[in-house]
Amino acid sequence: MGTMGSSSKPLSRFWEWGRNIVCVGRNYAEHAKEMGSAPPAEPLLFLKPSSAYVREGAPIVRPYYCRALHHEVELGVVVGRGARAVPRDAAMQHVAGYALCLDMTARDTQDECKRKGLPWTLAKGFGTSCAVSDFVPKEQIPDPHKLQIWLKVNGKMRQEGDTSSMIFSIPYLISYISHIFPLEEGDLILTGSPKGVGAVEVDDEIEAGIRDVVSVRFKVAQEAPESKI
Ligand SMILES: O=C(O)/C=C/C(=O)CC(=O)C(=O)O
Ligand SMILES: [Mg+2]
Repeated sequence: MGTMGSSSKPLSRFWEWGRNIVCVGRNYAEHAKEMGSAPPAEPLLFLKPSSAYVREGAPIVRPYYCRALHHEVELGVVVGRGARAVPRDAAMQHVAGYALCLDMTARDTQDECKRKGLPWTLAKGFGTSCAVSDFVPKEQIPDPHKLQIWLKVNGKMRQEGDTSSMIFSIPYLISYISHIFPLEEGDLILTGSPKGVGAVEVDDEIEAGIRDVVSVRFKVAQEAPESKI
């Protein structure tokens, strides 16, 4: 079994660590456009709680307050070594590997948050909002800016994007984030969604992947009404 970064923790334990999830928004111009937003001049950041992780085998659960649950397929970057105010040219030394991630979004809630000028926590941070694939060690991906990421719903292609289209590159993002707060071993950075986001319904099957590298499948379920506040 492999290990991540300089630690001797086995990889299979990685997702159990429950580390920070840092998300980048509007990092693909065409997705910003489809949302009616301008491409950002600096990275737009938000966080998900570590309890948002969901792995294959468990469903993605639509929260009781959501009527429009959207998929966003994204390349995840796994931090292998703590990073504090790192320069761009040293940033990639802090990467352990990658994952295919879904930034599941309660879009109707996000629209309301945007209208009211509120944070996006309810829209982006609910339990199971961060679906992840197996960890892919960096040695398997010579250039993370030359990857095709894709997503199908019930067998129909919905998103196809190329990581070369990111506005802010991975070293830029690591450097930028690490100047705001320290990144820690095991943290995950979601690098933003390409265009084509859309709704999923209960019992839909989402399949997504990094072409020729890794893929995942998730079913969509509904949160039980008794969980309502
Ligand atoms: O611009 C908007 O209204 C919404 C953007 C997002 O949801 C940001 C992302 O999560 C993304 O670009 O991946
Ligand atoms: Mg996103």
